[in-house]
Amino acid sequence: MNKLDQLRSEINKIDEEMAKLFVKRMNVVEKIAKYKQSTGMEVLDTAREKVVIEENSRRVSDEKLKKYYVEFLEGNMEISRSYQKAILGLDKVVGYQGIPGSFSYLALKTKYKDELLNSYHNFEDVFIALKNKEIEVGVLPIENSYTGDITDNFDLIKKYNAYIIDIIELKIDHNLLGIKGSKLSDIKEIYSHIQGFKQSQTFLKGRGYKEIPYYNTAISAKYVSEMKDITKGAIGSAETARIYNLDILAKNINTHEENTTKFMVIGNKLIVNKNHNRIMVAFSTYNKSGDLSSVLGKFSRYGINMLSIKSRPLKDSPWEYVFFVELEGNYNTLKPSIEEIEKKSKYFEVIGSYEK
Ligand SMILES: O=C(O)C(=O)C[C@]1(C(=O)O)C=C[C@@H](O)C=C1
Repeated sequence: MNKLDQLRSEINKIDEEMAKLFVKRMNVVEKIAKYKQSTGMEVLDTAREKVVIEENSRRVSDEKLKKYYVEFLEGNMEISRSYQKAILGLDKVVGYQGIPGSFSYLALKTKYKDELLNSYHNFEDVFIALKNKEIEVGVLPIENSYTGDITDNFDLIKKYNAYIIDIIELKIDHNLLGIKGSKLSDIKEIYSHIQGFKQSQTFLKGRGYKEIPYYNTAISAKYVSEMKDITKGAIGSAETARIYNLDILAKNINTHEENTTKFMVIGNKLIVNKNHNRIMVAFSTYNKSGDLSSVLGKFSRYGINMLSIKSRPLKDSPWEYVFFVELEGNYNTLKPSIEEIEKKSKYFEVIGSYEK
């Protein structure tokens, strides 16, 4: 046996012991994952990871090895987290449009805390990523209580045969943000999406700020943080301020307290769960007089509460429309009536089931 073979056989023995310890550790990790799930705790616990690193790296007295051991521990815990997420079904990739701090990001974070996130430039890219199985779910805005429907996303649900599997409502809080150390009186120009200005009109009026419309609120906050100029401000949420290390100079500047945006979570198939109490259907009629009212009449005849209706033009048939109707109830209970209504329609599809 040459020297290398000798050393390798030593490594083999060590690896053998480490494999046993690895399995032992992962078995405990599995129990932790289940405990965390039952108590509603998050997988990632940064405070605990800090303790693990501090206590264990003290055991390595050789200073030149210490930093490699810290890397080893970090890698170990990363593997442990991804194993926990796989056990708990949290190893999903979630797609959204925008950048960290955007409203879509803030909305998805209320539901998906540990998942991997993919960000996309525009709404359609999220649908394409879903179709290509690059992501398991996508989070997209559909309606703002102040500005109304985000119609593009309704067209895209149909174009890409996506399904609504959940709805997230996010209360939008606008604040005036500036770089660390700036004061309200320093601000001369403000960057924001045009909606940020519109929705904060009462606060902004008469203060003499130069309003500079920008791509969106998160990009505005990022830009202001990079410019490091005390005269520049942005409009954004408290979480966006935290992400871009900005100070809140004026809190809750939106004119309407109840400014809320509704987001849909989209997936590749319809999932019906017994807790669901809403369905979304899409249909078109034969474009004959009385056809629409006959379909709508059926909903009331079967005692189905219609919560909202939106219409969008059918792009390939001028002057024909597809209607999106949100209904109250569980799909399994409503199914027989829905099937009757389907017979009256030219096109009919259940495109969402979720819980309100
Ligand atoms: O102790 C926990 O809370 C764990 O989930 C285990 C563990 C680890 O592998 O040591 C993994 C993830 C946490 O971020 C912290 C530590």
